[in-house]
Amino acid sequence: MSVSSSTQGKQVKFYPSSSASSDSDDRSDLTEPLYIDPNLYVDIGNGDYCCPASPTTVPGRIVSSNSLESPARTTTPTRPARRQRTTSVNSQSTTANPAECIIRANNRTIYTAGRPPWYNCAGQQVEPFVIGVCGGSASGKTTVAQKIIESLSVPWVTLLSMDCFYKILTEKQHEQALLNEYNFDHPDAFDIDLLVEVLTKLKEGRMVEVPIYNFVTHSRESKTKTMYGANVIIFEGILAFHSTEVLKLLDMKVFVDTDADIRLARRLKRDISQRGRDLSGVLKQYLTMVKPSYANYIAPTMAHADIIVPRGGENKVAIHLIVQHVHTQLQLRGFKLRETLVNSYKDQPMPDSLHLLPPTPQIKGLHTFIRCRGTSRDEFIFYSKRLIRLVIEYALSLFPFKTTTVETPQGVLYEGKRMGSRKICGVSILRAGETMEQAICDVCKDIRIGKILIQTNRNTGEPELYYLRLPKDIKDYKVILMDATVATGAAAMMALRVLLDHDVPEENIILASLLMAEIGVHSIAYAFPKVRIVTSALDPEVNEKFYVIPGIGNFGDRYFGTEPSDDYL
Ligand SMILES: Nc1ncnc2c1ncn2[C@@H]1O[C@H](COP(=O)(O)OP(=O)(O)O)[C@@H](O)[C@H]1O
Ligand SMILES: O=c1ccn([C@@H]2O[C@H](COP(=O)(O)O)[C@@H](O)[C@H]2O)c(=O)[nH]1
Repeated sequence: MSVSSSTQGKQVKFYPSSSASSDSDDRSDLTEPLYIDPNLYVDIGNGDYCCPASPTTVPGRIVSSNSLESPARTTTPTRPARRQRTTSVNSQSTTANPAECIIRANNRTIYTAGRPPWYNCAGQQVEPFVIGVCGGSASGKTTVAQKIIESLSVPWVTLLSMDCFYKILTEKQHEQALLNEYNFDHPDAFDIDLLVEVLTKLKEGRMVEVPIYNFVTHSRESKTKTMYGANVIIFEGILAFHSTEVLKLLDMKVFVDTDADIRLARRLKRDISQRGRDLSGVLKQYLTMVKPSYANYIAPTMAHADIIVPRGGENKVAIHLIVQHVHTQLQLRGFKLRETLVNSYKDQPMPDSLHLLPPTPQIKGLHTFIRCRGTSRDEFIFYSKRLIRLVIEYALSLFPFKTTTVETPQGVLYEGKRMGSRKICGVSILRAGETMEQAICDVCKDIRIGKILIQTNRNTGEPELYYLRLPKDIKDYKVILMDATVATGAAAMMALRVLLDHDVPEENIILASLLMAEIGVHSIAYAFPKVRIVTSALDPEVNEKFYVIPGIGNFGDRYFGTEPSDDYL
């Protein structure tokens, strides 16, 4: 067995990401109020709710919650990235099989795991690691792929099968197929151009529509399946290594080498029980086409393999080696985001993109109210609202204004200013950012509001995207992204990445927050230097429980009157 890495840290071109397209609100009016069943993390389907996932995208872990708690985002430089939240999270967190992560109800699909970061600390999209799994029919390719997924414990893995790319048959070819006389094991049976297109897009983190193949009817279903970029993509198929173009897209090549008699036995069983065939038909196809094609086209491609896995899925040593290698590669690609953010940018000067409200006695006075632990909830809301209003007004003042002249009731001309663009959109990071929506609606007529729900994964410590709803044409808007507090900046970074993935120019975004930790400002400014950051106070630290220090406490709990938990945000 040989292991070699064909992976380098590659920087890819930036495209609208997978997470983007399908989540947009495709109506032209304002986004409607959001109602999420608090027992569910995310609800996808019927065009209303959406999350970057697909039936073949396999979140490795399941985390249950019955709360829409705002994501915990603070962390400390001295503490490892693994974080917990103070929300009413069901403490059960188990490795789930793919099916357990997906609940289907009526025509809705509910995903119980969110999307972890798909970019690095510099905010740049990170290429997924692509594993190609090749081998004869029924050699155990799918089984090996599934074992890799189970052992990887990586939150987001996409499994793509070459079978999806069988060409659409002509009538004549279809008749041949029914007589077991069409050669499905020849390279010409596959639409390689479409395969390359799909795999390339997935590698760029973009959303794709993948054909669904029906082995019983030898045809494509009318529906397609939506797949999204992932941290790891596994591509499996009998001719996975045949095309040089496909080979170039694979970071690791695994060949499953199983005895021909075992393959035939498995194939007989499977094709008769699952693919609507009979014994003589399977044997005829095997002897005339499957077997010769294996010898001519599949076996020779074993030479491309980095790892040859004898016996398939039962070969635990080989699967362990593959998994170890993938983990190393993911670490190199920077998927452990929060961990890195925590230890970056210490003792650096504040960036120019930071716009701190002048610390006037009025601002200090408002902070004194909301920071005081003894402030009652109604007073907390009252003074927070005043402060939010000031922050929002300040943020708006940073957008371009143009000179305009009006006539006063006295008939005298007055030279004033008018905002350069009427296209302004507020996007709140749920839950705490929602408290800022009213202020922006009060001061901006016709404003549109988008929402992004991000929560922290208790196992990985990483933020995960669960829900987003944005105006379809958000790219044409100036956007004020709102969150009440920013600590490490990991959640705000994810929200910013989502906006950029929706083609909103960086310079058109302002991140507005009541309170920010210095470390969060650095993280965001480094990754997105053109995003302007507006806050009414800057605090120097985050403590071991990930609160900003001196801080404000859990803003969401204090504002919404929910019970604070005993430990972390
Ligand atoms: N190690 C194994 N032992 C017994 N049966 C297996 C093993 N690996 C796979 N199979 C069975 O063989 C059939 C083909 O396996 P699969 O992984 O789908 O192969 P492929 O993807 O290469 O066609 C399936 O029915 C599967 O359950
Ligand atoms: O319509 C079809 C399409 C494919 N086949 C056979 O399937 C295998 C590939 O699937 P595996 O899951 O990799 O075994 C290939 O050998 C084709 O012969 C088919 O019979 N009919």
